[in-house]
Amino acid sequence: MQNHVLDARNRPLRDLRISVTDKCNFRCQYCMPADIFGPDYPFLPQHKLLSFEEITRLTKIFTSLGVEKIRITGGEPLMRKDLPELIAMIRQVDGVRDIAMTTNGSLLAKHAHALKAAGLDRVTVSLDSLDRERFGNMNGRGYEVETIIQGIDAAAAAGLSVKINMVVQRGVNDQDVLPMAIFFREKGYTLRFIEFMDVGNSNGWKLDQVVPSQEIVELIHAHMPLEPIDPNYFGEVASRYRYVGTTQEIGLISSVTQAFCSTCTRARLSAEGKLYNCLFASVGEDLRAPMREGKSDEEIREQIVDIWQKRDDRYSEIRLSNTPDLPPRSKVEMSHIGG
Ligand SMILES: Nc1nc2c(ncn2[C@@H]2O[C@H](COP(=O)(O)OP(=O)(O)OP(=O)(O)O)[C@@H](O)[C@H]2O)c(=O)[nH]1
Ligand SMILES: C[S@@+](CC[C@H](N)C(=O)[O-])C[C@H]1O[C@@H](n2cnc3c(N)ncnc32)[C@H](O)[C@@H]1O
Ligand code: SF4
Ligand code: SF4
Repeated sequence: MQNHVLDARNRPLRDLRISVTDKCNFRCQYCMPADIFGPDYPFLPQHKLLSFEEITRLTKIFTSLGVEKIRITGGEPLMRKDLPELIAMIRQVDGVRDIAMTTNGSLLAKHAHALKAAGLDRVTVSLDSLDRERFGNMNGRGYEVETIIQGIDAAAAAGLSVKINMVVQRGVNDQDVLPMAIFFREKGYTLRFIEFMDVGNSNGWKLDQVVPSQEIVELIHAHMPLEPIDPNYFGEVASRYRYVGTTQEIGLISSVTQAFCSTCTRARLSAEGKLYNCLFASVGEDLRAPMREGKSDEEIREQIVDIWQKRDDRYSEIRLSNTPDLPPRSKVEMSHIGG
């Protein structure tokens, strides 16, 4: 039964972003700062994580409401054991048109082939610098750039479609914008620049650390001329530009300076089964307990419809109009719901 559902701002439910673990082998300062996510941090125990069967069951319910696109995320999704098994189970669900995964790339070389064989369509690999020292500092664990590039190349060789995400922070890695653009243009992968966001409660965000997308476009355009191109689909997060005279493109994710809440079709499921209506939500609604208490698919479906129909979130738009005087509020951590 296919029944499209609209939220309180008339936005359809199209994408489901599923976090499969809250753990990560990196400690990116903007996401999981090491001083907060230390050895004693209370990560979720295994029994609190949704099982693959529970995730697949929810995916079926979500597709019956119009979801077509699934993104697997984390924490670091490749830290979840046997992930290809989950991909294969989701691939079997009617209505799933696209399965993508966002990863830091460190374990990708090892798993790329199995992920593709299981039915994964695409990966987005996060990489913030090509400079060995800066990247090692940014990931907080000294991981090497070369390891990530090997992961990216292994994914492409396995037949996965590949994009690269770079979070740009003024005074941290803004000097890497142009080298990254040149490198990935030559390699033939789409690179997307993400404005540093005030996600979670612990990343010390300040507006003056955000490099506006417009500045990035102007910088790259001065060296390699760019022209804007149309979105691929309704509600695409990235604005696209093409290098003039080529088919090679970049994307700009301007979540701070040009909020895109009005077309936000994304629901987010945390690793322990809470449904969040927004990346910046304070609370999520538990779907794990109803499943474990024996509620039927129809009852859970009704619960999801009710949550989505009441959805009025548009945090980035509100931030845009109020910054820097936003009242403090508690937000879910990015590593919990996966970006
Ligand atoms: N504020 C905000 N940021 C988002 C949202 N969705 C994605 N982002 C940011 O954009 C980054 C890139 O998101 P991806 O998951 O790679 O983008 P996507 O739109 O799923 O990518 P494609 O399917 O390839 O178009 C995320 O890591 C977030 O930082 C959103 O709904 N709100
Ligand atoms: C939370 S991570 C989860 C998946 C995986 N561990 C990875 O890094 O790709 C998803 C994405 O969120 C981005 N991200 C994390 N914190 C962010 C922030 N404060 N502002 C903007 N993007 C952020 C990361 O760069 C990454 O591309
Ligand atoms: S951005 Fe991804 S890789 Fe970095 S700490 Fe967060 S979850 Fe880990
Ligand atoms: S801030 Fe919230 S509502 Fe706005 S685009 Fe991001 S997730 Fe969607």
